[in-house]
Amino acid sequence: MENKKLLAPSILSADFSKLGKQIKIAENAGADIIHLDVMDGRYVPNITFGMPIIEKIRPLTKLPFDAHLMIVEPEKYVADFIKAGVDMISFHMDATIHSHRLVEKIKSLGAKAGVVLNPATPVNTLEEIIYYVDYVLIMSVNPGFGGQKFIPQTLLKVKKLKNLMETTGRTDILIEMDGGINKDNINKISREGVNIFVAGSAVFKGNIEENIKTLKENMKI
Ligand SMILES: O=C(CO)[C@@H](O)[C@H](O)COP(=O)(O)O
Repeated sequence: MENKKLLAPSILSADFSKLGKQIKIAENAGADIIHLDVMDGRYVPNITFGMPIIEKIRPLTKLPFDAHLMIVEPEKYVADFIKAGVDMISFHMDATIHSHRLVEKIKSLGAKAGVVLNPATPVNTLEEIIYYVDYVLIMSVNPGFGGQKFIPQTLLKVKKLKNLMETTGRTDILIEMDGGINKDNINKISREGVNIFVAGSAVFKGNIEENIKTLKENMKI
């Protein structure tokens, strides 16, 4: 999966008064996935949006929707998110009691399942769940807010995750990274082996088309 490189703009930094229009611009400019940061004010100290918004934007683009659930008890809501049109769902293992059951539930409902590592969560917490997930999201900032600075130490986890993928025979898993990714650091991150690059501010602040063009050019290795 080393060669798969996908850009996933996070709409957290979009102008919500023009959300549909900005998603369309991102799609036409070459975005590969739309990243949805769902926050509940409990798992993280911020609240964003949920199913009603996702349902409204679903018909506006053909791009896959990737929901990063920063919510407690995600198991209560995954079916509704999938019904709203989400194709990929990631959750934090410390936000639920039965991670394996939840991964299986997401997959049985037809979506891809991912788990998320916060900056302080070690890769070895994935040792058992790795056999079941489709992707792993490595947070390169603490979850909750857009526009934060990339934490360079989080990049060391990519190598550790790749080792774990090798030893468990799960080299098909996609590695996603999220937080503080911009045109200046995306190439370095790409070289480490990241497949999906989430970018909010670096896409939606300024000219969306130009930003996407530059990020996609720079993520090539
Ligand atoms: O999940 C999160 C924040 O919790 C991220 O998706 C950020 O929203 C990415 O934004 P930038 O750091 O790219 O501005």
